[in-house]
Amino acid sequence: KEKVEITKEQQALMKIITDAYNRHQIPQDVAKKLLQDQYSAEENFLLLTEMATSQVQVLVEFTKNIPGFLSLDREDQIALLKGSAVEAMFLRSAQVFSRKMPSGHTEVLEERIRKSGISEEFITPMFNFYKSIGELHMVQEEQALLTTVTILTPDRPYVKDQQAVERLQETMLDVLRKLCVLQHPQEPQYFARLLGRLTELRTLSHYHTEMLVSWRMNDHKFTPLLCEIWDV
Ligand SMILES: O=C(Nc1ccccc1F)[C@H](C1CCCCC1)n1c(-c2ccc(Cl)cc2)nc2cc(F)c(F)cc21
Repeated sequence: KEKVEITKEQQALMKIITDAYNRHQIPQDVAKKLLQDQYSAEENFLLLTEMATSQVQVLVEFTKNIPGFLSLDREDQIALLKGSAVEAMFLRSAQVFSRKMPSGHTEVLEERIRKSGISEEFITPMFNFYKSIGELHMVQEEQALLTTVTILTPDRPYVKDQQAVERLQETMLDVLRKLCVLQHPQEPQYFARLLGRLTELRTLSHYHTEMLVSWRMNDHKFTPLLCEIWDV
């Protein structure tokens, strides 16, 4: 049985990324807002565009803390941000949904989101993903590293130097793999399950444009930043 050990450098890398991930939390807690009041489809859509816009800004700040990211070609940095923003937003939403809450709160939150204005057809795949993330009971280091691995996906559109991105992603995957073995010793397949969620995440993210334009209301307005990042 090989002894899995996280090196000093990997420990330092994990700390930088986890601290940055926690620092760049979403300004106001959207779950709290949704639990406080019931909003109309229009108000929910506005809340979503505000949250998604601030999430992109938070993502840009977060990536500045990924060792090596700023050394990548500038246009590749943009391509990685543009290519991962939607997935990072759904991953963050899943982590918000999976947070431990007082009993009954998750059910209320789910109900509010079901009734928020999202078209019926997207609700099941979205909550299936949220619940599959919840079942993993990720520690915050795993959440931070999983988001980092998602950002450092080499085959995003328009990435020129894929090898450079691949090298960075492999560095993060190695730390994440060791962390999974150490955190979930009873589940040798845990790391594989975790990466499997990224496939589910990519599939869900394919629907994001449809989910937005089919929001049950007329005249969907988007911020300029969202027009850039979300294909709307
Ligand atoms: O704000 C949101 N997500 C979000 C964005 C950036 C950072 C953090 C976030 F949680 C929206 C709200 C917006 C207001 C109406 C209800 C859904 N949201 C989604 C979501 C995201 C995108 C589409 Cl197309 C459909 C639903 N899934 C959620 C699960 C939750 F547990 C949660 F608390 C909020 C969630």
